[in-house]
Parts: sequence; structure tokens; C-alpha cells
Amino acid sequence: MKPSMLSLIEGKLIVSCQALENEPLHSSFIMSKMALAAAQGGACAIRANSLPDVQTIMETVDLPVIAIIKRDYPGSGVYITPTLKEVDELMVANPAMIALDGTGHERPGQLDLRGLVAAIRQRYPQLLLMADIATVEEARDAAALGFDCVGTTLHGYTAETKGQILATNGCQFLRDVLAAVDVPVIAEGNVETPEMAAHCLALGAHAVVVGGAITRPQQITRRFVNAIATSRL
Ligand SMILES: CC(=O)N[C@H](C=O)[C@@H](O)[C@H](O)[C@H](O)COP(=O)(O)O
Repeated sequence: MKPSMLSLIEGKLIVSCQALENEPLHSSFIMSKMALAAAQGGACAIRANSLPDVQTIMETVDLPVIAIIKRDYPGSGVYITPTLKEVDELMVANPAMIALDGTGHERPGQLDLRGLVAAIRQRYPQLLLMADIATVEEARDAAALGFDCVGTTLHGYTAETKGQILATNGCQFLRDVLAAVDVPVIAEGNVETPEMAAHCLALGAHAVVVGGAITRPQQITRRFVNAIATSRL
């Protein structure tokens, strides 16, 4: 039997390789090369957005993928794998895990979060599900709904958590989530340095996802530029 993805990623680094339409590296080919570079650097898994990116990455690297589709629906703030339609699309590639917005915010389509999880379980019993959450309460609710793991992905990106970041107060939010749920917790979102990634794992995170600090050169460049500007003050 193949080991579960959850055991493969334990204590390790997952690299998110994403570039949206408005970003300079938007291209499935480039994302697949990012994933290859991540694999060569020792990443244990890749997180990726859109079916073409997921497919190209899975053809290029022999690593498990956390797949998402970011899609905006009018009138809804839920954009990470919002409905069963996106899950069905991603399952063409058959990734090991799919992440979806696990905030419990009103989502587009017929199903609320509970209904969506039940429908996915029925249709794809082998698929692992990650809940991207923003608050401790949402982590608790997602764990109770039967998600295989929760990620701190949306902390700071919802109305209730706007302006907060994972690093605040020595990663207090991550500590609170870890204390609140029994399912594996994946630290994700604004992990900007190797030291912070290691710190998240030391606190008890099951794995850590790093995106922009590795795969968004415009973000990396801005950090250098800001540091230089600050040093001149
Ligand atoms: C909030 C949201 O939409 N996050 C997305 C989720 O997939 C990605 O844009 C992030 O890059 C990813 O979560 C990794 O985070 P960071 O790039 O900060 O290391």
C-alpha cells in the first residue's frame, strides 16, 4: 500500500507554485519548472492552482500535489476551490489532496461546506481534503466536518482577520489552532524565511507551505528593495 500523503509530508516543506493571470510568471510551463526546482531543493510536495498547472507539475515532478482552483464567483468572497465543479475539474488530474476554502463563509453553488465535504467524500473516497481556514473557530468546525487537515492559509485574508499575519506574537494563531484541533495543522501564509518555517514545525505544525518567498520573484525583489530603502533612512 502506498504511504498516505500525510505521512510523506510530516515535518517537511511544501512549496506553493502559483502565478495568477496578472503575475509575470503566469504559465503552467514555468510553474512546472518552479516545482522541479523545489523538488531538487528538497520539497516534499507542491501546492498548485488550476488544472493545467496541476497536470503539468504532476508530469514533471514525482511529488504529491495539493491542488486548488482559485475562481471568483459574483457575490461570494470564497475563491479557493469554491464548489464541487472545481473539485470535479481537478480530479481529472487525480491529485493526492485538494484544498478548499474551509471558512464556512457563504459559498457559491448549491452546497454549504458540510454538504460539499459530504458530496466529495461520496464521489472521491480516496481523496485527502485540506481546509484553508482563517480563525480558530473555523479550524475547529473544519476538523469536526471530517477534513483530513487544516491549513492557516486564509488567516489575514478574510474580513474578520484582515491585517493579521502568521508571524504575529511568535505565531500565536498557529499555537491556538494546534491547541484546538486533533487533525494535522499545516502552517501556510506569509512564511517568509527558513527560520520561520522551522519555527512553525517546532511548534507542532505537521508541515509548512511556503509560496511567494520561494516562487514569486516580484515579492522577493520587493523585500530586498524595501530593506535597502529602510537602511537608508
Ligand atoms: C490567501 C491566498 O489566496 N493564498 C493562496 C493559496 O493557495 C496563495 O496565493 C499563497 O501563495 C499560498 O497560500 C502560500 O502563501 P505565501 O505565498 O504567503 O507563502
